Order: sequence, then C-alpha cells, then structure tokens
Amino acid sequence: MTTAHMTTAHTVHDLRAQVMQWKRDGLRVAMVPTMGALHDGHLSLVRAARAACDRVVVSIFVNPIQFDDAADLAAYPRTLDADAALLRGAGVDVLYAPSAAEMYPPGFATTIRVRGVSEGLCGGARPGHFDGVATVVCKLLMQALADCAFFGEKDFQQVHVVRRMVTDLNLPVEIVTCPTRREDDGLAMSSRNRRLSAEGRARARILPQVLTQCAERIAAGDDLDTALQQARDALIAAGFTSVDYLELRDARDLAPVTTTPTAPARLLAAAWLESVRLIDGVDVGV
Ligand SMILES: Nc1ncnc2c1ncn2[C@@H]1O[C@H](COP(=O)(O)OP(=O)(O)OP(=O)(O)O)[C@@H](O)[C@H]1O
Ligand SMILES: CC(C)(CO)[C@@H](O)C(=O)[O-]
Ligand code: BAL
Repeated sequence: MTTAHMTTAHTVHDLRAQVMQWKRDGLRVAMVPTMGALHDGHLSLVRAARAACDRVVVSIFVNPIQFDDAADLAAYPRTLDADAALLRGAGVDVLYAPSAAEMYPPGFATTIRVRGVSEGLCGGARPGHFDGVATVVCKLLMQALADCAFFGEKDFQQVHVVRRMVTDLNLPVEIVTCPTRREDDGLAMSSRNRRLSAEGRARARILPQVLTQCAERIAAGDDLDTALQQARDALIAAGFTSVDYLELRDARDLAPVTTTPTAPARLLAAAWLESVRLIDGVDVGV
C-alpha cells in the first residue's frame, strides 16, 4: 500500500479544514486517539479504522491532565518520528499532533466528569484520571468531527467512560471497540511494557495467565471470592509488588459481580511490576 501522502496537522484549524473537505467529498472519516509510542495494538485500531472508513486520522497527544502521577507523565515514552513512520506505513491519512498549548490554552477551565462507570478500578487507583480522559477525548472528537472513533478493549473502563459521555452529550460519533492485541506470550501490548527490564518482561506474562485461569475457575462455578483472592495472591507470589485491583464486573455496565456470573462479565486487573503499572482484562464465559 503506498501511503506517501500522510500529512501532519498541529492545529484544530488545520485538522478541521481537512476533515471538512473530506466530508464535502462524501468520504467517511475515522479517528484513532492515542498517546503515541505506537505498537501493534494501536495499529490494529488503525487497520479496523481503514476497513470501516475512507480516511483515517490518528491523534498523538500525551494528555497531561489524565496523569495523577508526575513521574508517570515524565516517563511516558515519546517517539514521534518513529510513530509517524509507522502510521505512514499503515496508510494513515492525517497525523494530528497538537501541542499542549493548542489543547489547553491559557484560561482553559472546563472538565468533563462521567460519574458511575469512572468510579473504582482505574478511577479509584488514579484519582482524576478519567476526568482527564473524558475531557481530552471530548475535545478530540469535537475537534475532528469524524464519523467514528476507535478504542481498544484493553482499556475496558475507558471504553465505558467514553461511550457514556458520547451518549450523554449527544456527540455525533460512532464508538467502535477492538479486541486486545497480545504479545506471543499473552502479555497485552502496551507502551508501558518497554519500561520493564528483561526479567520483568519475562515475568509479566503471569498477569494474563493468572487472569485466564481465574476466569476459567469462575466460569466453572468455583467460589468467586476465593478465586479472586487466589489470583491476587498468585500475582504477588510471582513478583508483582502490588495489585491495585483484580475484580469481576458486568461487561455491559461495569456493575460489580459478586456471585458466579449469569450475564457477560469481565475480569479486570491492574498490578505493579518493577514500578510499571500493567492493566489487563479477560471475558468470563457464562
Ligand atoms: N494491546 C492493545 N490492543 C488493542 N488496543 C490497544 C492496545 N493497547 C492500547 N490500545 C488502545 O490504543 C488506544 C491508545 O492507547 P494508549 O496510547 O494509551 O496506548 P497504551 O499502549 O495503552 O499505553 P499505556 O497503556 O502505556 O498508556 C486506546 O484506545 C487503547 O485502548
Ligand atoms: C484515549 C486517550 C488517547 C486519551 O488521552 C488515552 O487515554 C489512551 O491512549 O488510551
Ligand atoms: N491507555 C490509557 C492511558 C493512560 O494510561 O493514561
């Protein structure tokens, strides 16, 4: 696929001018919001976007207001040149890379808060995180005015927050979700994986293994609290330093599930390994 024509927009004005032109031409436009340091998980979203739409915009913006931890923000990998090359190769039409000043000019004073689905899980462990996510995703969706936007199920709670916001605010965009892309050993692809040492990286595969085994036990009707606690213990025994959460939630609305599920459920976890916070989730069959 020749894709020499990817352009980069740094301003809302330039992005909108391009998207408006496409829409006047009757083209269907997709957006894929990211924070860069791209891997095949991101590219799987791009592939889905290309299959569904005529033109694809990928945004790269490390959104400061969704980080509750300054060290995490400072350590977040920034690899714009390599990212641009990957996106060009993947057939992306526009890379949207706004500056922090473009997104949050002096005087910026608005926060989008989605109650309910943003509470607990990552929202409990990272105070303010989903206010930052909802605010920036709302801005990105309104800036691009694309027809559809693509998000990964790895960030399962984020998908719920975004869907709730889009419904509540009547944003004219279709939200599409894509399954979690994994490394050969099962670890969910994540830009944070590259912060692990070789030993930590080898150990990290325990997280999806533990989740998969726990999900099988739950589906088989084992006692839920025992299965969850043994999964948390297994992570600590394997060298994870702490577990922010390992919980079973209703896959449709994230309501806590306290007995063997009778409706689609998702086992969700966030755990720390070598100062890196890994998240993952798997479906629990009913
Ligand atoms: N392994 C994956 N499979 C599918 N989608 C993914 C995967 N990893 C990230 N995504 C999706 O890509 C989009 C951008 O995510 P983001 O830039 O935060 O990447 P990331 O690798 O999740 O980074 P990190 O977890 O370190 O913040 C989100 O919609 C996210 O859910
Ligand atoms: C959706 C997002 C790009 C908003 O900054 C981010 O939370 C992410 O990369 O998942
Ligand atoms: N993938 C979610 C972005 C974050 O961790 O802040």
